Amino acid sequence: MQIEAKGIGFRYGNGPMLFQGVDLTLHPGEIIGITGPSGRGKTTFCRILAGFEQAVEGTVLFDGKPLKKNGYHPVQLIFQHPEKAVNPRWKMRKTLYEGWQPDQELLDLLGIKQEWLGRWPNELSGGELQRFCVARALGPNTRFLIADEMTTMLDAITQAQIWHAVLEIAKKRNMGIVVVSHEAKLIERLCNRVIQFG
Ligand SMILES: Nc1ncnc2c1ncn2[C@@H]1O[C@H](COP(=O)(O)OP(=O)(O)OP(=O)(O)O)[C@@H](O)[C@H]1O
Repeated sequence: MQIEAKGIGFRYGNGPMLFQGVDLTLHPGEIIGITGPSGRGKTTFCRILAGFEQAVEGTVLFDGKPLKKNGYHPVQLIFQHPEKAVNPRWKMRKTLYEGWQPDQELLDLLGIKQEWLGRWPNELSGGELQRFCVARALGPNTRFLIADEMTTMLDAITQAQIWHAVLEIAKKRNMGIVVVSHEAKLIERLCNRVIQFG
């Protein structure tokens, strides 16, 4: 099982090509970094990998086949801004249980407190909200995780807690991870390989 992106190119509408010829193969248990200056298309590329956006050129294959359009998506994307990734009209319990029901062990590992489940998204801090987005993405059918600046907005302690939890679960389940970050140290510490954008 692997994700294989070959010769990926993309443009928004009739604009110029944002990037072309991007190749990435991610195997279970592997961690690949993506880095590069702002605006070169890293987030866009992640959205293509996760099936939110269609490449203009090239193919993305999951386990040798095109990604399915419906059902639980085996490639889960975690965004930089958790407040944009949750429904403001849903309490956290509903958001958390959208895809699956995480057990207490996972909630504890991510430091999610029971009392937060009854709150609205705007009653949580960014770090608390991001823990929910991470838990939601870690369903049993998730094979690959794309962490697009997942902890950029958070303080060092929260960053470390969230990464510790994600790496522990990824290891246990032999998940592959794509890490998008401007932080060279984080990329260097976590990744087996790095792709430079731009
Ligand atoms: N929906 C859209 N329509 C048109 N242009 C877009 C759209 N989304 C993003 N862009 C543009 O595409 C370019 C790439 O954006 P993207 O977010 O993929 O870059 P990035 O490398 O992830 O940047 P950063 O490091 O700042 O997060 C930017 O110039 C952005 O303005």
